[in-house]
Amino acid sequence: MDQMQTEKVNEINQSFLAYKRSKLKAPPTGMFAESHVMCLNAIGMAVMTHEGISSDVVLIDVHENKLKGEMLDLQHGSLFLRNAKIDAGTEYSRTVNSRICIIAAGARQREGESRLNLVQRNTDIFKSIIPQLVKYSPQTILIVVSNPVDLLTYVAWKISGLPKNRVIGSGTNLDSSRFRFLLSQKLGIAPSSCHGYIIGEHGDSSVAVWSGVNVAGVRLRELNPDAGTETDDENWKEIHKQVVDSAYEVIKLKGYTSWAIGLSVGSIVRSLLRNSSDLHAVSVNVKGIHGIEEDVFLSLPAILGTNGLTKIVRQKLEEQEMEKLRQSARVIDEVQQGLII
Ligand SMILES: NC(=O)c1ccc[n+]([C@@H]2O[C@H](COP(=O)([O-])OP(=O)(O)OC[C@H]3O[C@@H](n4cnc5c(N)ncnc54)[C@H](O)[C@@H]3O)[C@@H](O)[C@H]2O)c1
Ligand SMILES: C[C@H](O)C(=O)O
Repeated sequence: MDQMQTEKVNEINQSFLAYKRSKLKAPPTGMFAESHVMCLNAIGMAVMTHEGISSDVVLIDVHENKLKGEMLDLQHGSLFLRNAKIDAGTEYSRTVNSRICIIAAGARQREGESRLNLVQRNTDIFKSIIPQLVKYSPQTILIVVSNPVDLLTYVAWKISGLPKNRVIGSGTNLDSSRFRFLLSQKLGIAPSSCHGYIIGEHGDSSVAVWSGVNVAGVRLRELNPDAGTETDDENWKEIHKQVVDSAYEVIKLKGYTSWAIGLSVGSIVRSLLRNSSDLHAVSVNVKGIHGIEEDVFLSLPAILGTNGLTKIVRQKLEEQEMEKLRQSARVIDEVQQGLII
């Protein structure tokens, strides 16, 4: 590698965006200094659309001009972000004492490419990023967004040495939102009133928990016992297929996804900072749950608060839902075993 290439790699490895010293209505923690971190990109900008999500933000990336442009663009809107303080730079030292580090750095899928294809490339990027983040913010909570998110959450956990409750993947919080939107379209009821979860892998082997889909406690399966199955003449299972295909479709149309994931991560950050005990389907260590034997991260409904993951909710799953989950765990574990961390 020549000098220029080495400089470029070093430059890229500095690519981060940090939310710093958040003074959002979070309860005093005593443990955390108040800040967040994330990579600068479309996802980061979408997270910032949550009004008032943080009052003190630092953006870090390798591309100084782009970084400055994004910083100015955000600063010009700070009036609408409850006067958030927005800073930007290329050095990790700016992320010092971050309460939350959101990592969305790395390669993204090209059209038709699976998330799993990105794994070693993004693992290598994580090797340079995670130690820096933990060095400056040993008490931080890491939120992993980069894909494949379940595998990279495991990688972040391994590299960081942080406890399991402080390493969370954005997981199927997004898939569940897509699911509820699509249910709402079919039922003519607002997404917030259509309840249902996508669990497991954020990606091709995700599991739709049809047994739990309900509106106001009325389960879809009470109305249609076949809902979500192969024999269902109302074809509800098509909705799960659309969830799985969502990212491929958006990437084909606009090249990447950003708004829904940004909003989804924003909702996770808000729950952590507000210590709200809200439930999110996020990627957590699932060894020992639902008969999963592998040391892998997959999404299950989890309660989030100031210290990160508080509790995983064990849903009453049907045997075939659990089997699909265990199959996901095996697929993830197989790829994980081949990783050079
Ligand atoms: N989990 C999800 O639901 C979800 C949704 C959308 C995107 N993603 C993933 O997020 C990641 C980013 O996607 P994007 O569309 O925002 O991409 P992007 O290209 O817009 O942003 C990636 C950023 O990573 C930075 N980067 C690249 N190499 C780096 C390195 N070696 N060190 C530090 N930073 C580096 C770049 O400077 C860039 O700012 C991808 O892996 C993508 O698949 C995940
Ligand atoms: C690509 C990304 O994982 C998404 O589902 O939007």
